[in-house]
Amino acid sequence: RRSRLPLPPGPRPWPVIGSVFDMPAQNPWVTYRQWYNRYDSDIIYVQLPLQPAIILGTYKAAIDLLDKRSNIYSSRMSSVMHELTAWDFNIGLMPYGPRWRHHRRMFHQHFHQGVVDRFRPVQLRMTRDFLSWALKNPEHTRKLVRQLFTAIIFDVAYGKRISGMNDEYVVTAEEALASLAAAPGVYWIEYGMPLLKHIPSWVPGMKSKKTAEKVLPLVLNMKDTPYAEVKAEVDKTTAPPSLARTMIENIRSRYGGTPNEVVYDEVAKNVAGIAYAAAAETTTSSAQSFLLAMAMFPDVQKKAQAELDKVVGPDRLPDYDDIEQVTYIRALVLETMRWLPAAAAGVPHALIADDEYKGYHIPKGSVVIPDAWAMLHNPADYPKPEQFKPERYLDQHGNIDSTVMDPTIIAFGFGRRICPGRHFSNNSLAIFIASTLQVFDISAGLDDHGTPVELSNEVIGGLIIAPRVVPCGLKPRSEAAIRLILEAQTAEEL
Ligand code: HEM
Repeated sequence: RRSRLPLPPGPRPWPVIGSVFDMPAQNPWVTYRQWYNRYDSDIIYVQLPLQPAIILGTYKAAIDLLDKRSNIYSSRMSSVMHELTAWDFNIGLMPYGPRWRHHRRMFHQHFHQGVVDRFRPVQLRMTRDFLSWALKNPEHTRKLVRQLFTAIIFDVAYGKRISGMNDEYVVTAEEALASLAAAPGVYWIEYGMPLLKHIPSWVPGMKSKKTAEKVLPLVLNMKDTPYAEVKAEVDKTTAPPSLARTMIENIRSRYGGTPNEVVYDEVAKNVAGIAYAAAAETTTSSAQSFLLAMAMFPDVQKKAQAELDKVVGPDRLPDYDDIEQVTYIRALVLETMRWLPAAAAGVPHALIADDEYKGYHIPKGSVVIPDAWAMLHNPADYPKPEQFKPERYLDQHGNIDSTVMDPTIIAFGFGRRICPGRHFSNNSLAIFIASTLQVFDISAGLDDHGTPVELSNEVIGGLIIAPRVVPCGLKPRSEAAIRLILEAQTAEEL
């Protein structure tokens, strides 16, 4: 049944292919902004080959639809590529329904606000190890940040210490992840190819299918191998504490010997696997953006260090008890999440029933994209949005100002699909930022040819972005800082 209401405005589609070539593959928020202006609308309609895309340019539109009508806006587009590569084990890609709900519930059980602090000792220990790695090899800062958040999540998920970025697990997982990290433009084409599954890979033009055949064993290996190892260790009672161990023990005690044991075991395996896939790249991106902001806005850096000097003092490293007391640093964490948001292009939801909004018809099956960049750079909420200014979140007494929009309510997505790892991520980022600022002065640093690194807020990536340039000028603030770093180190550099 066709609606009598008009569709939202948007670029005029071509026959058959629609506007697929108008959908930007890189920095899509730049094109989206032109569309909001051209069509004078914060909701845009783009016709793609098999389904329309709806772009939401304001927080209000995102909340009105993705949150208040979350009963119909909480699905995901199914992609044949996800099925062919086994990536459909990923909660973040599952369509709305009982399978997603089971996974989401188990994930939530282990990462909700009330329990997530039990991961803090690992987060603190590893962050302190990072300080010693960066002290020795600041020129590798970009890689070391990635290594830190990879090591944290591997330890949390499987109780395993990785031996560096060349670790066998990490290499497999990174390769598997790389296959997911396609720019959004690639998705638009693949979503329109449900027949892909039935076409043999030797047919010319079946590049995606060939890729899928290469990726499949990597994805299976990534999620099956470490989980199977933890299971074997649980059998021998040698498993160190981890998310996987806790889930395996819970399932055995509740469902052992029943048919449910197999079902929940699969869910647990997927939950542990997805913790890695969802956590490493996102938090790394934000931590790298923080380093960039510090090098580009040295006055902010000095103010944050002055606060740490006052609250923590020179004789120790910050710990989690300090975070409540360092309000400027907490504002700085918020600004990091806003200034270069890791999921800048917005994670698309899918609509499962026809809807109406602002007098427009929103067709069932639409993919609905919250334009996080536009919302987090809206000058009405964040004046001079390109500036990195933690002060914008503080009132005249230096407390967090509750009238300023908290950027994390946008950066972590919306409604029933909101990021369930956000509390864990906030903990990781806060202690990383406080610890790094306590002991290092951060500046651009020198490149391989000895010339100063040129800083810019350009980004790379697709669904998850990261700064193109990560500064590497991490210089210890004092002899005392060096001593603190070396005393706190628990492991040699990976
Ligand atoms: C800077 C850090 C992070 C950012 C910016 C971020 C952002 C997001 C966003 C935007 C979504 C999609 C929400 C939506 O559909 O509206 C999401 C989903 C998800 N995130 Fe995060 N995330 C971060 C860190 C993490 C971490 C550390 C974990 C795990 C420990 C995690 C686990 C997940 C999972 C499992 C989903 C899928 C949820 C679902 O579809 O039901 N994320 N995240």
